[in-house]
Amino acid sequence: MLKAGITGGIGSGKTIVCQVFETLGIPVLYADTVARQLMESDARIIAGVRNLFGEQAYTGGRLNNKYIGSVVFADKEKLQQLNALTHPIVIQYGADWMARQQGDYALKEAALFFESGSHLSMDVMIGVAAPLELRISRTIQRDGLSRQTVLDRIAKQMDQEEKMKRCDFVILNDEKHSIIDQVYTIHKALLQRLQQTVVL
Ligand SMILES: CC(C)(COP(=O)(O)OP(=O)(O)OC[C@H]1O[C@@H](n2cnc3c(N)ncnc32)[C@H](O)[C@@H]1O)[C@@H](O)C(=O)NCCC(=O)NCCS
Ligand SMILES: Nc1ncnc2c1ncn2[C@@H]1O[C@H](COP(=O)(O)OP(=O)(O)OP(=O)(O)O)[C@@H](O)[C@H]1O
Repeated sequence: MLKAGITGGIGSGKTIVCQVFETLGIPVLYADTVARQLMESDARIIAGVRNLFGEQAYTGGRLNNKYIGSVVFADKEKLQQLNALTHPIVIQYGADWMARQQGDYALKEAALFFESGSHLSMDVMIGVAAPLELRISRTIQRDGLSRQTVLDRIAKQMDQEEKMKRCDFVILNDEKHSIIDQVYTIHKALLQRLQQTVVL
């Protein structure tokens, strides 16, 4: 089975692209969702988050993501500390999940693949790109954030162009090119790659 990573900056459309892969029967792990679940259930992470952000970090056992987001995206050091606490555990969870999957290939979706080095354990990387203004307007609309807040988050991620250069395949989600066609082309290429690997 091939392990495929799918990445792109905030608002690029990774999730919507992954939903198309899911319609083809491909299992997808969403790193944001895993991170959130572990931050509310893993005792080591909960203790670390409380230590970093104080009692305000949780409200009634639920992660106070608005508060933590407002701190880390304005404070590089705090973001690095949060990443150091969460990323190894999220990456381990992803590796265990991948090992349990069956079929031709499985996908792990994450904004921060190259930033965390976790691309090294993937066989193939897929990038999702979109024009900057579209990414900003989508994120403002989806999360109700201000333009400046979205720009602060973008500034904490690797540049889109750099990210896409490192990917084996790139999907352009500019609302002009068909996502379905692009996903299907990659799907067929991955199945072909798998067949070649089996023959070799
Ligand atoms: C900072 C937090 C609380 C903000 O929560 P919020 O609900 O507002 O955002 P959400 O989790 O849905 O993330 C939305 C997007 O923000 C960007 N983002 C999230 N975490 C990070 C990060 N550490 N660095 C850069 N960008 C990030 C990604 O593009 C992500 O898809 C949350 O993102 C978090 O706990 N992040 C740390 C864990 C992490 O790095 N997750 C990313 C995948 S491993
Ligand atoms: N082609 C599209 N047409 C219309 N809306 C879109 C399109 N692509 C994405 N969107 C919308 O833009 C928003 C951001 O997309 P999505 O959540 O898939 O991005 P993401 O890359 O997963 O972002 P994040 O890193 O923040 O998790 C969503 O509300 C989504 O529905």
